[in-house]
Amino acid sequence: MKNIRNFCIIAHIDHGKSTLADRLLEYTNTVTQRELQSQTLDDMDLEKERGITIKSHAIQMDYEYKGEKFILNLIDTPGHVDFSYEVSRSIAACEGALLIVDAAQSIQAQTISNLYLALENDLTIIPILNKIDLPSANPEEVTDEIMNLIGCEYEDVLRVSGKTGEGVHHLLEQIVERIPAPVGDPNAPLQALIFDSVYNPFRGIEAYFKVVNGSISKNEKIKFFATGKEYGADEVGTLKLKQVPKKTVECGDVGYLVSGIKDAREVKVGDTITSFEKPAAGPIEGFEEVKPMVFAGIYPIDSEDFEELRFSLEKLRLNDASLVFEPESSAALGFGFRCGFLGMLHMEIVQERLDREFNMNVITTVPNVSYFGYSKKEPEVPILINNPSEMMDPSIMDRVEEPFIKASIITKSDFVGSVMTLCIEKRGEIVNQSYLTSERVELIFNMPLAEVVFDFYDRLKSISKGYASFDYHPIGFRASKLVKMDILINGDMVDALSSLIHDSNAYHIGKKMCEKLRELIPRQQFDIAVQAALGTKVIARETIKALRKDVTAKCYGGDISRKRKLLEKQKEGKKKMKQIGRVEVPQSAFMAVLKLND
Ligand SMILES: Nc1nc2c(ncn2[C@@H]2O[C@H](COP(=O)(O)OP(=O)(O)OP(=O)(O)O)[C@@H](O)[C@H]2O)c(=O)[nH]1
Repeated sequence: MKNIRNFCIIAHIDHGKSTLADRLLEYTNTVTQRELQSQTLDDMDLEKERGITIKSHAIQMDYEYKGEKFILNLIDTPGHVDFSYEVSRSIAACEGALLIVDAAQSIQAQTISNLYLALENDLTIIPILNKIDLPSANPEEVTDEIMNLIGCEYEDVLRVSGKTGEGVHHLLEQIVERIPAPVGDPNAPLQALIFDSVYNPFRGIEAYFKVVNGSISKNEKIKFFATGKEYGADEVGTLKLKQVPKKTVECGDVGYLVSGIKDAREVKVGDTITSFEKPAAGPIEGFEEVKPMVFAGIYPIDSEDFEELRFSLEKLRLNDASLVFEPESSAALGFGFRCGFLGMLHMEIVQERLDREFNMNVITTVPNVSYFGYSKKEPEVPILINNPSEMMDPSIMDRVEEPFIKASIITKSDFVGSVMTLCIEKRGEIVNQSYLTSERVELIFNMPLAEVVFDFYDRLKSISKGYASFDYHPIGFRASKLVKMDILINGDMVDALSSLIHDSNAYHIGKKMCEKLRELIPRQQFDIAVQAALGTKVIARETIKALRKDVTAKCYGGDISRKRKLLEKQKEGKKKMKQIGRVEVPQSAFMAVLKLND
C-alpha cells in the first residue's frame, strides 16, 4: 500500500486536463504513442465531439522511481457542474490532486470550486502551471495568483506543458514525493467506495471503486450499503488501458467490479461495497442520492410512438442512473414523460442520445426547476412541483419555494458593472466581491437556479466578451413571489408553455414571450391570437396574420418532379410540428422562453 498514489486532476474546462493525462500515460509507458488516439480518457463519441469529459474513468500507471515500483491511479473527474456530485466522489477516492491552471487563462471559477472540494477532502494539492509553451503565457503573474489562492511557496508551483511534454517527468516524481500513500486497514472488513459506474452491454454495470479498508476478491459475496443488494463478485481487477482481471484488489488500490448487474440504479456513485460474510459496521461517509435539478416534458411527435419512447427512456436509464422520468399527459401534446436531469447539459445529452441511438422524434418542453408549494392548511406539508402546470391554485396557496444557488463568477474588472447588472436582473443578490489581482475579480451571488437555466451562460459570455467563468452549487430552497403564466394560442391554453415566473417580471416576460411566439409560429391560413395570461387576466397579446402559402405556386408549368420535391420538403418541415387546436406549432416554439433575448 505504501507504493500506491491515488490522485485526480482538477482544472477549469480547456485548461488541458486531458492532454496532460495523455502525457502521463505516455511517459509511464501505459500506452504507446500509437494507442494514444487524440485523447485517451474521453472515449464516448459524444464526449469527443464536445471535448469534455462526461463520465469519470480511472487508469492505472506503473512507475519506477529511485529503484522502487509505484502504482499511480489517475482518477478522472467530469468537467461540468451538472456532474459535480460525481466529481466530489472521485475526489473523495484520492489522496492528492493536480491543480492545473492554464498559464494564459489563469484561475477560473471551476478551478476554485474544485479546489475547495479537494481541500474539504484533505487532499494534497500539487499546483501546476500548464501550457507554458504558449506565447501568450503569463507565468509570473499566474504563479502569484496560485500562491495567493492556495497559500503555497513559489517553488511549489510546477511548470508544465502537456503539449510539448516539458516538466512532465518532474511532475511524475513529484506525484510520488508529495502525495501521501493511502491509509486504510487491510485486515478490516471490506469498505470500497464507488466513484463511478459504466454500462457494458455484454457484462452489465461495471462499478469503479477504491478499496478504503480490507480487500475485495473474485467470487466473494458482496453487499452494497445504500441499496442493500447482494451480489457475487464475478470479476474484479485493476484498470489499465484495458481491464486487468485480478484475484484480489488490495487495500488502497483502485479497481473495477463486474457482477452481472443490469440496471445502473443499483450501482450508486458514493455507495459502499462491503463483504456479505463479514460486513463493515457502516458505509463510508458522504453518500447522497443525486437529485435531478431540471425537469422537462418529452413527448413523441407522433402520439403512436409513446410506448417506443418509454422503451427508449428505459434503455437509456440502464446506463444513466441520474435520468428520471414518469409518464405525464398534456392537453396540448398528448401523452409523454416528465423527465428529470442533473442540469441543462445532461438534458441536451439525453435529447441527443434519444435522437441518435433510438431515432426518436420528440418534442421537448421548456425546462423548469422543481418547486415546493405550501398550502394555507395546517399542518404545513410541502408539495413537490416538477411541472408549472401542476402549480396549486393561488387561492389555497400560502407560498412557493424555489432552489437557490451560490454562484461564483470570475471576470476582468472592466466587466464587473455589466456582470452585476445581469445578475441583479436575474434576481441575484451579491454576497461578496474580491480582487484576485488588480485586473481580475471574483463575484459571489445568491441566485435562483431557474434564472441560470434560462440563457444565463450565453449572456454572461457575450457581455464579458468571453472573459468570465462561472460555477455554482445549490444552497437550498427559498420562498419567492412566483406566479404561473399561461399561454393561449387561439384561445386554447397550451399547458406545455406554462411557466412560473417572478411577479415583478411577469408583464415584461409575457410580452416578450408573445412576440417570440409570433416569430416562431409560421403564418397559417387564418389569424392566430397569441396571449399570455395570469389566471384569467390576459397581460399580453400578439396576432399572427393569415397567409395563404402555396409552396408549389412558383412551379408553373408541368415540372412535376420539382413540385414533388417541394411538397416533400414541406412534409419534412411538418415532422417537427405539433397540432394545437387548428394551429401547427413547431418544436422551437416550445423552447421560446429560452431565447427571449435573441
Ligand atoms: N499550447 C498548449 N496547448 C495545450 C496544452 N495542453 C492542452 N492544450 C490545448 O488546450 C485545449 C484543451 O485541452 P484539453 O486537454 O482538451 O483540456 P481539458 O481540460 O481536458 O478540457 P475539458 O475536458 O473540456 O475540461 C486543446 O486544444 C489542447 O490542444 C499545452 O500544454 N500547451
